[in-house]
Amino acid sequence: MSNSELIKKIPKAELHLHIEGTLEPKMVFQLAERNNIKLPYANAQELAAKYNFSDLQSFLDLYYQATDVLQTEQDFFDLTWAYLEHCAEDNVVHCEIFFDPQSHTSRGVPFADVIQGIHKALVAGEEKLGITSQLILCFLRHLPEEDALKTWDEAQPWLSLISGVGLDSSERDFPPNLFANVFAKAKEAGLKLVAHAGEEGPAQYIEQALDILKIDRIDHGVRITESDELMDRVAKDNIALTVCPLSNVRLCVYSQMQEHPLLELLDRGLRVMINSDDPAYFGGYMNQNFHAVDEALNPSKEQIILLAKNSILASFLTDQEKQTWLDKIDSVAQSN
Ligand SMILES: Nc1ncnc2[nH]cnc12
Ligand SMILES: [Zn+2]
Repeated sequence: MSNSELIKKIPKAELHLHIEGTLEPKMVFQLAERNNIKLPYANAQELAAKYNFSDLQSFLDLYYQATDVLQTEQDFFDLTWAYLEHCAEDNVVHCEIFFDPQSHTSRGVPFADVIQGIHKALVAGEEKLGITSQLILCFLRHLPEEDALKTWDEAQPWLSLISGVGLDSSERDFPPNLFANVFAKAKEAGLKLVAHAGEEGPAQYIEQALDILKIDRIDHGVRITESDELMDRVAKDNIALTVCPLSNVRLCVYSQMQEHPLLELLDRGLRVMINSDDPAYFGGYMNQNFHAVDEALNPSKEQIILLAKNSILASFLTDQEKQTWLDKIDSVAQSN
C-alpha cells in the first residue's frame, strides 16, 4: 500500500479543530445572504484571496470578522454538519471540537443557540455517519479572565454537553497564568483541560499551562523544541501535543513544511499527531494535512501508523474505545 492509500484508509481522530475555522468562504456568503448581512467583499473568491497571513493575529482578525455571519442555531448546525462530512471523507472516526462562545455571545447570539446547533449536528453525525465527538469550550485569551469567568457561568446549564475547556486566540503577551482561576473551576467540575501553548509563544508558556492550569493536553506546543528538558518531561509524562502542520506553515511559524519538527518530535517519543486547526483558512482538512506532511517530510509507514494511533491514544475516549480503534488501525495497516 502506498503512503497515500494508507493515509486515506487509516482511521484517525481529530483533536484540534476550531469549528469556526471550518467556515468556508462559500458558506460565509450563503449565511450572509440568509441573515441579511452585507459583506465587505464582492464574492467568496475575493474573500479567499485575503487568506494570506503573516502571523496568528493577521489570521485571527479575519477569522473573527467572518464569524459575524453565524447568527442562528441553524447556522451552527450547518457549519458543524459540513465539517462532519469532511470527517467522513477523511476517515476521521472521532473528533474533539473547540468552539469560542465569547466570539458569538459578544455579538448578542445566545450561548444556547451556539451550543445546541453544534450539539445537534454532532448527535446527527454519530447517528448518520458513525462519527463520535466531544465538545471543548475555549476561552479567548485576548479578553480578561473576568470575561472567561462570565462565560464559565453561562456554560453551567450545558456542562453535560461539554467534555473540556481550552484556551485560544492571540498567544503573545497573554500567558496561561492569566487564566488560573477559570481553569481551576473547570478542573473542580471534573472537565478535561487543554490550552494552546507554544504555537507562537515561548516554551515557558507550555510549562505554565502544565504547572499552573494543570492541562491534560497541549494544543500546538511546537516551540517545545526550544527546551530539551521540557521535551523529556512531556515525553515521560505522556502529555500529548495536538500538532497542526498546515496551520503552522500558513501562519509562518515555519517558512515551509520541510522545516516542520513533527517527525523529530515523534521520533523523540512525544505523543504527537496531525490536526487541521482551521481547515477553511489553512489549505485543508485532516487528510490534506497528512498528504502535505507526506510530501514534505517523507514519513515511513510506521510513522504514519504511529501518528494515527497517537490521535486515538491522546483522545478523551475511554480505554476500551481506544483499544477498539487501535485494533482497527492495526488491521488496516496489515491489509495490503
Ligand atoms: N491557531 C489558533 N491559535 C490560537 N487561536 C486560534 N483560534 C483559532 N485558531 C487558532
Ligand atoms: Zn487552534
